[in-house]
This record gives sequence, C-alpha cells and structure tokens, in this order.
Amino acid sequence: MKQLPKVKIFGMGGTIASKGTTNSQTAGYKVGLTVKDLVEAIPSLEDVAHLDYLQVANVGSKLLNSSHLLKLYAAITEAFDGNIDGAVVTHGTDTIEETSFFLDLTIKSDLPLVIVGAMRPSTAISADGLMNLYQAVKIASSETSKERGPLVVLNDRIASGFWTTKMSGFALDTFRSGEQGYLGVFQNNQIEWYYPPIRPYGHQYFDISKTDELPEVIILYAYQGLNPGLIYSAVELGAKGLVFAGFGAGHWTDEGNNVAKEVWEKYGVPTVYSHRTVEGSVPVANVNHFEGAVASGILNPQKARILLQLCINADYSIVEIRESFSSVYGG
Ligand SMILES: NC(=O)C[C@H](N)C(=O)O
Repeated sequence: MKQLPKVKIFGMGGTIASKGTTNSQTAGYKVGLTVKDLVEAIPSLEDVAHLDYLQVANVGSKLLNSSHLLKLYAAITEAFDGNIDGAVVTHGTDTIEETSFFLDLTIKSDLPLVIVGAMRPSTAISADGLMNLYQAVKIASSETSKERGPLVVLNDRIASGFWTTKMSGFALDTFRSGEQGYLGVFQNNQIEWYYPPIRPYGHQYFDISKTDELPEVIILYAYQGLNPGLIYSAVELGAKGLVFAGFGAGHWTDEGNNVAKEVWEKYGVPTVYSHRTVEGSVPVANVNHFEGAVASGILNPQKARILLQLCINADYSIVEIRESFSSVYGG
C-alpha cells in the first residue's frame, strides 16, 4: 500500500477556529475550536496524509505579535528538521499576509508550507473553513508544492504568501495578489498549478535561529493635514524603525520628511517609505530625502514593516537595508 505523506498542522486561531451563536452569523463570533477539533471534523483527511498537530496560539489574528511569529517559526523549523513532508498553519485571515511574508523570509526549507484561514465561522451556513483546510492539507502533501515558499489557500485559489493581500473583510475571495495573480487553483479538489515552482524577486533569507525578540517598527499612515509630531511619538514609544504608508507613490509632507530626517540623524531610526495605495510601488526617486530614507518598492506597509524588522534584527547598516529593499520588485 502507498505510504501517505506526513503533514503537521499548527493552529493559531482565527475565524477558521471560530463559532457564532446562530448559523446566519458572520460577524461578532469568537474563537472556540482547537486545531484538533478542526482535523477531527474532516474524516476524509485520513486518506490524504498522516496528520499531527500543535496548537501554537488560539486567538483572532489581530492579537498576534512578533513573539507569536517567533514561536511559530521555531515550531515549523523543528518539524521540518524532523521527518515530515509538509506543514499547514491555520490562521486568522486579518494578518495572514504578515505571517506568510515573515515565514517566506525566515524558513529555510523547500518543503510545502501552507497557511489557511476562513471568512465564515465554523457555525455559519456554507462555512468555508473545512474545505479550505482540506485543500491546504492536499497542497502540503504534494511533491508538486515544494520550492514555492509559503502558500496561502482560500476559496479554491492558491496564492503566493509573499505577494498576497487581504482585500475585503467579508468576501470569500478576499486574498488577491493583484498583478502577480494566483499560482494555482483547485478543480474537483485536485491541484492545478499555473506555474512550475518559483520564488518571487526579492525573496531573501534571514537567520533568526538565535533571535528571541524582534525590534519594534511602527507604521504611520498618511492623511490630509498629517501631524508630523506622530513621528516623535513613535520614536518615544520605542520604534527602532518607521514605515510610512505614504500618499500615492510614497509621498509624504515636507515637514514630516524633515522630522524623519531629524530622528534618523539624532537616533539612527530609519524610515521605509511605502504606500497607502492598494497597488503600485514606491521608487527610490521619490524618497531621496535623507540618508536613512528607504523606498519599499512594491511592498505594502505591513510587509515592509516585517522586512525592516528583520533587517534591523540582522544589524544591517543603512546601505544593507537599502540593498535589501532594492531587491524587492520596484525598490
Ligand atoms: N476571517 C478571519 O479570520 C478574521 C479573523 N477576525 C482573524 O482572526 O483574523
């Protein structure tokens, strides 16, 4: 008989593990299921893989922070060093894109790694979680999923964890990768890849095996009448780096640029200029305001924040930080 692949599932919480009080409720529900409950709810998984699981956290993903990410990194690394063929992370969709991007930059393995969530709680009519989890295990069990970096699966679509972004608080097809598109799709629960294995431009590796805390990086959002005093406040709160969700292609106010220059010169706090626009990128030509100013390229603020945290943690000089961001598309 054919040996089934070994897949380990790491539970983080989220809507996929949530329960409402009526079957029409799709907001205001609470986390209430464990990863064990989820696995036991899909008996046919027994035919797909030998499963093991670990509950790393069990919260809405708005509550996840860098400590959770480091804990998840350590658990996946340990499992990949052992005898498994792939891994799945069940996760709230609100911050899947940060976790998947972080794992893309830190997990040194070609084994399949799939992050999965749901948009409807488990108690809802047409809840999407169990089908998404079934498909995630299928991806993690397949040789064809290797060397692709972390993948995100929801609504029959397989997305690159590097590129994908949550676009809607309710739509089942909330994850999009804009111009980069999806990597594959499910048809009758079979994986159909659009592309052979590939990693995105800008994919880098950071060794965090000795890290027990990531540096604080704060995001500031641009708006008409922007108060530049927020930059000082962020530094007072302990920011070791800043990310600006700037206007358009990374624009910020002149006064704000001067304050950012000042905190760079006084405290060595760099600023990555990203964009509040959903698509597009920030070119270097738009951010040559001072030595510590860096262009995010195509990275949105939440992904730029993760990359800056990893660069600062690795003790990169400003030249190395700039190089790191310039290897990302458009940076
Ligand atoms: N759809 C979801 O998973 C949203 C949820 N609130 C979360 O934990 O991110």
